[in-house]
Amino acid sequence: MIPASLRTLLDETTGQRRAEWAGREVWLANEAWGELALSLQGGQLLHYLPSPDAATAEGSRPAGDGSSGWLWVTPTPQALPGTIRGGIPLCWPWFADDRYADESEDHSGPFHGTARQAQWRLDAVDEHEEGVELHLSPEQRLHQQLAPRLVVQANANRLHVELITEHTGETPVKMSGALHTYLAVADTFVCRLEGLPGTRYLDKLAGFAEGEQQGELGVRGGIDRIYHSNAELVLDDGERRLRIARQGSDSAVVWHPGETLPADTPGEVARRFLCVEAANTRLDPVWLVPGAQHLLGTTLSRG
Ligand SMILES: O=P(O)(O)OC[C@H]1O[C@H](O)[C@H](O)[C@@H](O)[C@@H]1O
Repeated sequence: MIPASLRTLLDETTGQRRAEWAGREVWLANEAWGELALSLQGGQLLHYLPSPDAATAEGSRPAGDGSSGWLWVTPTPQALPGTIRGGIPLCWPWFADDRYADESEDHSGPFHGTARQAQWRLDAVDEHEEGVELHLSPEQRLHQQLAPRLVVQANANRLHVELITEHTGETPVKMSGALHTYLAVADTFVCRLEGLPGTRYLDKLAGFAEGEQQGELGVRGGIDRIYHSNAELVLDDGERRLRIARQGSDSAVVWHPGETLPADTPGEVARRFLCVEAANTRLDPVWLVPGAQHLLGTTLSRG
């Protein structure tokens, strides 16, 4: 589910182009295989709609409705230099307030790291008949020793995102991070996330108390948990099943704010997303040594 203004920009796009949305430069594609939108602030994917899904939605939805896309974006994003809630924000080089890789003297860096506020540049667009592959990197150096880059592959069947971190310095660095995916759903509180029975988790809403998942997870209210798992998950919202695979991630974060909404999230659209994040958290931080690299990835496909 994407804002009407972004939907209009995509409808006006044939092939690929750059445009401005919500004060940010965005890269748009409207191709035979489907649609993609990405904000250069944060290197943040905003939209993915594979063409078979668009065809299925035709007739059953009002023209121009972007609700069959797989990602959700708020219609009221913060003004710059604030960040956009929705799509796939990059949390890097730390997740939440686990500021291991924060180089500032007082470890006061922003929640979820510096990457999502930074300006990214599109280094390459590799286009072929079946889909597209994008390569991005930050315009400025974000860390003295760590250098991230992003690879996005999209086609009619799947969306694949890789955040690759290279250690270019001299001393080992501990880091965390997340691909903070906002998945579009019909109604958050009827969602079922399959693949977690028996998995241990930390519950942030209960002071990081440990728990064990009994049966499949049904989301019925606010949730903020880190599941210690690398398993493939399937999100079923009653209308669509999405398969969520992760690479280089032993933490699956499941988040929705429930009734206490962030200022940039209007009530009317708040029950249209669930975050299922490919993450490295306090449960599986990454120690990178000089010369090494880490790949954090996620692949979304039909369940
Ligand atoms: O509002 P944000 O800074 O984007 O963070 C949104 C959420 O991200 C993660 O899922 C955390 O586990 C949550 O505790 C946090 O509230």
